[in-house]
Amino acid sequence: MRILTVGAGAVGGFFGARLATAGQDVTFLVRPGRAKALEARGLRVAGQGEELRLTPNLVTAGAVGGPYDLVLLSVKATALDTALADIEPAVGPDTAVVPLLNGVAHLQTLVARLGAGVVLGGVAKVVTTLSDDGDILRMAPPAVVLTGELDARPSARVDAIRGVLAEAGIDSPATEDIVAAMWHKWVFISTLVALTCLMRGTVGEVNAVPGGADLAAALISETAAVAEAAGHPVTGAELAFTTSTVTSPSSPLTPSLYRDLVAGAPTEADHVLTDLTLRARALGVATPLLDLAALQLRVHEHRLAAERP
Ligand SMILES: NC(=O)C1=CN([C@@H]2O[C@H](COP(=O)(O)OP(=O)(O)OC[C@H]3O[C@@H](n4cnc5c(N)ncnc54)[C@H](OP(=O)(O)O)[C@@H]3O)[C@@H](O)[C@H]2O)C=CC1
Ligand SMILES: CC(C)(CO)C(=O)C(=O)O
Repeated sequence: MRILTVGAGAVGGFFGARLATAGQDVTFLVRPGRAKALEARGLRVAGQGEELRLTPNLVTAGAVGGPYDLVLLSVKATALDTALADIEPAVGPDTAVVPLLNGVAHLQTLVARLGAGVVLGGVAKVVTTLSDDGDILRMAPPAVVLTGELDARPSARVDAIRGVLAEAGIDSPATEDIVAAMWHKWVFISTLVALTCLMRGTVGEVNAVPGGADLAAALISETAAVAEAAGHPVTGAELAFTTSTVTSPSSPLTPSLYRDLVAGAPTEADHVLTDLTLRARALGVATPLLDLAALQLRVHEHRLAAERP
């Protein structure tokens, strides 16, 4: 399978490295700065008992080649528009585009720009970050990609992609309804983002103090209520996982958005939090804590914009 991984950051670099190591024909679309770093050092993945080193096939915008069989879209939401323009030559009628971003708003953007036929749903469950050297550090065990047709129909191309992922050691269980799965991940990530960003600490640091677990529970109530009103209720094992993860008193977990915030970098706040609060309002669901978290991140983004030359 000819695969284009768009972005060789924490997520794209990890999954792309796994697929290339498993023998797939993987090309990474990168920007010039990342290309330079990868040419100098190679693509390296470390953590959880794994160490990968490879010389990646790199292309930059304008020389993307294509069409590809599979495009794994792994840029941040803030970089989506430019990335979509860059990948136009990579996408033909038989290409499948799997987005690995958190949130859901990008689905509409992708369908509008690329056409409904090529866009699948996607969820990445992995905890990775970039080191100062640009290496990919994997900080927790999951290595999961969920994908499926947006209308939930069974599909041979989805089965083929899941097979290729599985050969690379990436869990890709069948998903009955990928859009619901994206909402469920959104409930998880938005709860985690609001909790850690409002309290400026890891999950464990927040839950170690009186009131911390109450805040986590109150946030889950809000995020789950929006998902339910939108027709994607989070129940059973999914809800239990989110609850136990965000109420753990010893977890060092932080989301990538929190790490961007404390690093003084732009964040995906609009895509991950503001979008959820706007949907909540449209659905008549009150989300005062999420509104506060989104407002705090807006102040951060506004400050960054004001400081830009
Ligand atoms: N990190 C994690 O553990 C998880 C993250 N996610 C989600 O996955 C998405 C990606 O996050 P993450 O990998 O952490 O982010 P990173 O910032 O680590 O990686 C994004 C990469 O995209 C690159 N990029 C941006 N625009 C382009 C472009 N036009 N062409 C080529 N490359 C481009 C950036 O390149 P450059 O170096 O040039 O800036 C960067 O290397 C986000 O939506 C995030 O919420 C989901 C699950 C887990
Ligand atoms: C929290 C985590 C790692 C879960 O997959 C995530 O999605 C992120 O950091 O953006």
